[in-house]
Amino acid sequence: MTPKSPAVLQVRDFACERDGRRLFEGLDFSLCRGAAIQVKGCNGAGKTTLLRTLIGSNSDFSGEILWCGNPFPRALREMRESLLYIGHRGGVRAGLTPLENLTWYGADPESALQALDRVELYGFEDSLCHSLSAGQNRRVALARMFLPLAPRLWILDEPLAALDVAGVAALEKQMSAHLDKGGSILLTSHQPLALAGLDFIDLSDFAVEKSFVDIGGEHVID
Ligand SMILES: Nc1ncnc2c1ncn2[C@@H]1O[C@H](COP(=O)(O)OP(=O)(O)OP(=O)(O)O)[C@@H](O)[C@H]1O
Repeated sequence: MTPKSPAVLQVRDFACERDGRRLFEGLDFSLCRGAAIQVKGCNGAGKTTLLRTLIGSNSDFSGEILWCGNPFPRALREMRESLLYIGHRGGVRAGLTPLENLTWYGADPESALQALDRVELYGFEDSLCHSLSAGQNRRVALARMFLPLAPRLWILDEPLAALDVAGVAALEKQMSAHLDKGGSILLTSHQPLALAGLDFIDLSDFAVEKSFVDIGGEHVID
């Protein structure tokens, strides 16, 4: 697969707000087939907000989002059919077992067991998730990346959080395989990721400028 083939997701002149506060503006990028982008930025820069906006869970934005050349909101439904989103919390239901969590997402039991095996949760498939460790719960969430016929666009918020070294390596390998098959990945991470051809967006570069005005010895943020 040649990287930088057609763009699946495009963002143009993009700005996001939370509670009336503008987080970043002037963001433009394209995510192509076979390509991965890591969104970087300090705590509170707006990384999660950006991802949640792109999946249609935050409407406080301006600018344009296109899926395969078609603009949102019309194309949102089509995009979601091709989307695997794993958020901060991972979408793991604590009162269910790992196996039940994966079948809840539509996996057949045999594929679910194989995926759980790939994330080293063999033997824990019938334990309740609230009895698992943070890293094991993260693995339950990430097991969705190991199911057959995984969607082609992966949007992952801090997928490496709580994973041990072996878990990170397994995830990097799976991401690489996904890219080789023409899939696309947009992710956030505070940790470095070993992924060939990974591009970066630093939201700090798009932060809204704050001007400091000195009034009577006090600094006021305008
Ligand atoms: N549920 C919420 N309600 C209101 N404002 C929020 C909410 N979540 C986040 N924010 C605001 O949006 C800003 C951006 O938050 P966001 O979670 O997108 O940042 P982030 O870059 O992902 O941070 P981190 O690296 O800490 O995960 C925060 O500083 C906060 O002020």
